[in-house]
Amino acid sequence: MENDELVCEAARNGDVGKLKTLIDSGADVSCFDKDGLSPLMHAAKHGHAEAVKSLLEAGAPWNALSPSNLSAGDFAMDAGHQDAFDLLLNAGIQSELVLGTIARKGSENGGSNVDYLEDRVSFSEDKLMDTEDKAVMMAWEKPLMEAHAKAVCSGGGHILNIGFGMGLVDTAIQQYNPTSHTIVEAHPGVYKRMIDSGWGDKENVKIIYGRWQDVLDQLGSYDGIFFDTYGEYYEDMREFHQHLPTLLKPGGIYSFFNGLCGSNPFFHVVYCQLVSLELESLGYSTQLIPLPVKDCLGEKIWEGVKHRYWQLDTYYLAVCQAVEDSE
Ligand SMILES: C[S@@+](CC[C@H](N)C(=O)[O-])C[C@H]1O[C@@H](n2cnc3c(N)ncnc32)[C@H](O)[C@@H]1O
Repeated sequence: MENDELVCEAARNGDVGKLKTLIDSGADVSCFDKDGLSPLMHAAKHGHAEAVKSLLEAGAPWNALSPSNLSAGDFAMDAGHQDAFDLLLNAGIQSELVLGTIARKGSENGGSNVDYLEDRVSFSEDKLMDTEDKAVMMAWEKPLMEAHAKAVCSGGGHILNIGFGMGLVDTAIQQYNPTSHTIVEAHPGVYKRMIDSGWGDKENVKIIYGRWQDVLDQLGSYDGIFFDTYGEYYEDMREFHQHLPTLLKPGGIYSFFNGLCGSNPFFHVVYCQLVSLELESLGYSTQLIPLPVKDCLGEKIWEGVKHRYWQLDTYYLAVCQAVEDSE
């Protein structure tokens, strides 16, 4: 039997002794068997937590994907193997925290979505698309946007929204009649549409045209903040979070579009935990409220859309507030 098959077999059987011998003799823990499964996936699928631990320690990648796009964590989660799941979750969080540190050091260039901001966008009734047929925003998210608006407007006062898109969250925010409603939008085509449709004439609305990164000095402090941009990375949102202590008033509520890794259930769990931990380090507690979205998402919705950015049945609405306010 090939060495790769032997490692997979030992992992499948939870034979930690054999696994260690193979690892010590130089076996490749990042291999895949003929079905495209890694040793870590085999160990996770069968709930062999000790084997999962040994493989992770030997450098097996926690985020490798099977041909059906499942990771070891997905296998553990689906089979209800809590110990293996916890080990993989911890490995995912630790590794993303480290990668984040590296990305932070290297992110001094022009901006993540310069190309998107320079290209045309097209509007239809049910979506806003970029030139690559990727959806910037889709109407199926309307109930989610309404829930976000309800959360960030719960204390009334001054509200900030970053990213207008189809104006769904802003329309919902207007229903709460906030004292002031500031909208930051960076795309010229989206901005033009906002102006053409009268958003600039609303009494309590202030539109700031530009990337949030470039207009921070025009912002004040707010009772509710929602963040939902497009074409940016997790790292950009992390950078936005660094400004929360100045932007969010004491007692205020912050929320963001939680589409983090929305096409893989386990990666989504990793990122929900990661963002909660990072917000906690800034002094904010995060509540993740489950909202079922399966019924909003028929096959037809994605016709003509290149990337299905959301494939999960439950959306976790993040509601964040300063730790002292939540106690
Ligand atoms: C997903 S859409 C927002 C959808 C919106 N929440 C709604 O309810 O319709 C993202 C929007 O953010 C804008 N955007 C992207 N990057 C931005 C940035 N750095 N600063 C401000 N707006 C940005 C995009 O042009 C787009 O209009």
